[in-house]
Amino acid sequence: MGLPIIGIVCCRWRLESGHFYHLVGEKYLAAIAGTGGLPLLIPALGARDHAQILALVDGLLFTGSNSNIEPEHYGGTPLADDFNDAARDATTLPFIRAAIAAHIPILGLCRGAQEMNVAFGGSLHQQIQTLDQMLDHREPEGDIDTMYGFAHPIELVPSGLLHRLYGQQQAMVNSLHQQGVKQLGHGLVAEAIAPDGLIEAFRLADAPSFNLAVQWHPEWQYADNPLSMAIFNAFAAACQAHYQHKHFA
Ligand SMILES: N[C@@H](CCC(=O)NCCCC(=O)O)C(=O)O
Repeated sequence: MGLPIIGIVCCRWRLESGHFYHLVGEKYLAAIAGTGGLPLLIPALGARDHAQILALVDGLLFTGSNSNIEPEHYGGTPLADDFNDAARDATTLPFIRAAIAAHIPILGLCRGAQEMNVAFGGSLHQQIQTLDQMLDHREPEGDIDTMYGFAHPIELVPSGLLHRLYGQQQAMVNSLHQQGVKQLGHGLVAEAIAPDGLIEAFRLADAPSFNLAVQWHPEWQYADNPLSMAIFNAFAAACQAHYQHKHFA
């Protein structure tokens, strides 16, 4: 039997050579391949081929990225020297809405979670660390193991999807972001909350297919983390079910 195909939209970055590349971090590919999916990289070429791509895939993963969503998409303030990726925004934001409409399972991680919020009309805090009473959610200084190590606890919303998948009320997560949910988009419900009240996970409650957005990075050393495995196994099961229905129903 074949594997469910999981589309992953690339970032479009200009590298030192001056050329632009479309790229995805390997840890995302490892988490998808390691939990039964077949990763398919999707270039950030905008929304023109979405229908054809949606016919090919059994799920979509929206990854993290050091770039920020352009604030024009959610009524934010343009920041001097902001690191944006307009090509990725133009690809992911309509893609998220189209995937939900097509009953394709989706999982959004960090920037990908922010994209899911913005795609449904939500807004973002742009520099959380500048806000009173809020934690600094940026990654700590240090080596990569330090950067992606546990940073703060989250409370899982009782009887929410994450709580049902994980079975516990609290978890520790890593934190590598300066932006985050300000206002949840239409139909989105919180799934996990940080100690400062920041919404750290959410989903589209009435969607017919699996969808989940998490602000942290479960793909990092996913196999060693029970919450990460619960997330990726649930996503994989939903994508597998989509694959079975498409090919054998
Ligand atoms: N730029 C946004 C989102 C942060 C994010 O996705 N970080 C990922 C770091 C690289 C990786 O692990 O893929 C923000 O700052 O909020």
